[in-house]
Amino acid sequence: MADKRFHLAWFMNFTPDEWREPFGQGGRPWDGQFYVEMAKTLERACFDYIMIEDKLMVPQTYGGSSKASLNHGMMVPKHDPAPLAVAMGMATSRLGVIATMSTMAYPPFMMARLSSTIDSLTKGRFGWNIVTSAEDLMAKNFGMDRLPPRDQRYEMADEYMEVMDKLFHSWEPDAVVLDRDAGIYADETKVTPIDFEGKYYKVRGPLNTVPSPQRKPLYVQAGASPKGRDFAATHADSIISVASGVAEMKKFRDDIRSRAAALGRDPDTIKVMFCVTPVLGETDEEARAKYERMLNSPHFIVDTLASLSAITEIDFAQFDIDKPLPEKLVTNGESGTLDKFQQWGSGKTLRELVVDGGGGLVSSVELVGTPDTVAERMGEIMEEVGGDGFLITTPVLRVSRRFIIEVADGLVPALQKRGLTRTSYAHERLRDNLLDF
Ligand SMILES: Cc1cc2nc3c(=O)[nH]c(=O)nc-3n(C[C@H](O)[C@H](O)[C@H](O)COP(=O)(O)O)c2cc1C
Repeated sequence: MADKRFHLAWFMNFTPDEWREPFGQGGRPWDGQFYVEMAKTLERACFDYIMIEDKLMVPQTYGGSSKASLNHGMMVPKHDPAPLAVAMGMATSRLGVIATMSTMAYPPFMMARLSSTIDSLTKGRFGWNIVTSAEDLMAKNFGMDRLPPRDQRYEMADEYMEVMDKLFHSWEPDAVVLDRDAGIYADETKVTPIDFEGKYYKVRGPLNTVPSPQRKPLYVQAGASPKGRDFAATHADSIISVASGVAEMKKFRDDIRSRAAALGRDPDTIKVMFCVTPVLGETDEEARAKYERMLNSPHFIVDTLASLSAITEIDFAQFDIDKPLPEKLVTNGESGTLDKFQQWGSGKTLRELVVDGGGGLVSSVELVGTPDTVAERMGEIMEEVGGDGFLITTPVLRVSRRFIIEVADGLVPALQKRGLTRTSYAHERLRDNLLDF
């Protein structure tokens, strides 16, 4: 029988858990234990990876102040993903852990060293979500007045990746000798400087960490612009995306695969994962009622628009909620999300655009129903798209223990029953599991 399996990942961040709802967790997950428990649950459900989104600023765009973000706990507070990835990785043995880190924030030497260290600590299960940042507010925290334009950020990131690659190979695989009798730890002839001098970076090397189990972390990326897609097709092992419906999902994946093939890469070595925000219930009607309740909650519109304002640096509080947007908006920030949201030409009011998104800014397709209904639909979608998997999340990424359990103990068993997702891990390392099917 043909292998119908696809991959599962989770998209979250180190922000307050779901603190406002009746089944909330309290809103203080800062000792990491709640998220460590989440990682263990996802490993039980055989997820490929958990991905920690990140930003490096306190948003101040919506309404021209940080009020909405801070009052609602929206995009802030946001704690550092790297230590959380370590904590989650060391409490599990198969689940991949991905941290988002910006090429605009870390010097490449630090990124290579940190990634290599975490990959060793997690025995080959670390991944890096490569972002080039999207906000001038972020840039101001790093000695810049504003971010360079997108295309330049990608040009810098391409060079950055070249440095990283050279650093990861600055130790030959057999450089660590560990010969007690001869008193040799590492062979100095197998650890060599890289002497890199490019347009943006100058790094002597070599790296001062031993080669990690995967040698380099799993590369995750979310390029949406043409430059971004080329970057992703060149470097990524896994691409994360939000599309508008099944046809767009297929189009995006086909586009990435043809770009990869044109670059001489085997497209099957890139796993494209689509964000979805399933709403699950005991019956289809109950799930639908839950979904409607969410869409009509007073927080939903503000949370969605405040998030969108943060990542595009366009103040959505300035627009009339019951009128269409006055013009097609552009951003030097997350343009893919903006374009999907604004559905330019549709004539829809801002309120309709928010509700239309259904699952927020991170929903590729509506999934509402019982675990069996949703699992069946996920199978149909993947068949149409051609692969490679889903990235589960919630509209504003906040999670409750209850929702995690609904997925791990309701949806995933329904997927497994249909032969759609794995029931055990075949390998110890993240990249091997991702390439398994
Ligand atoms: C699912 C998903 C997750 C993302 N996570 C982050 C993130 O954690 N931090 C960040 O700065 N940007 C994040 N982005 C933005 C992307 O890195 C990228 O800037 C965006 O998709 C726009 O692509 P473009 O720059 O090629 O236009 C994410 C995008 C998507 C679709």
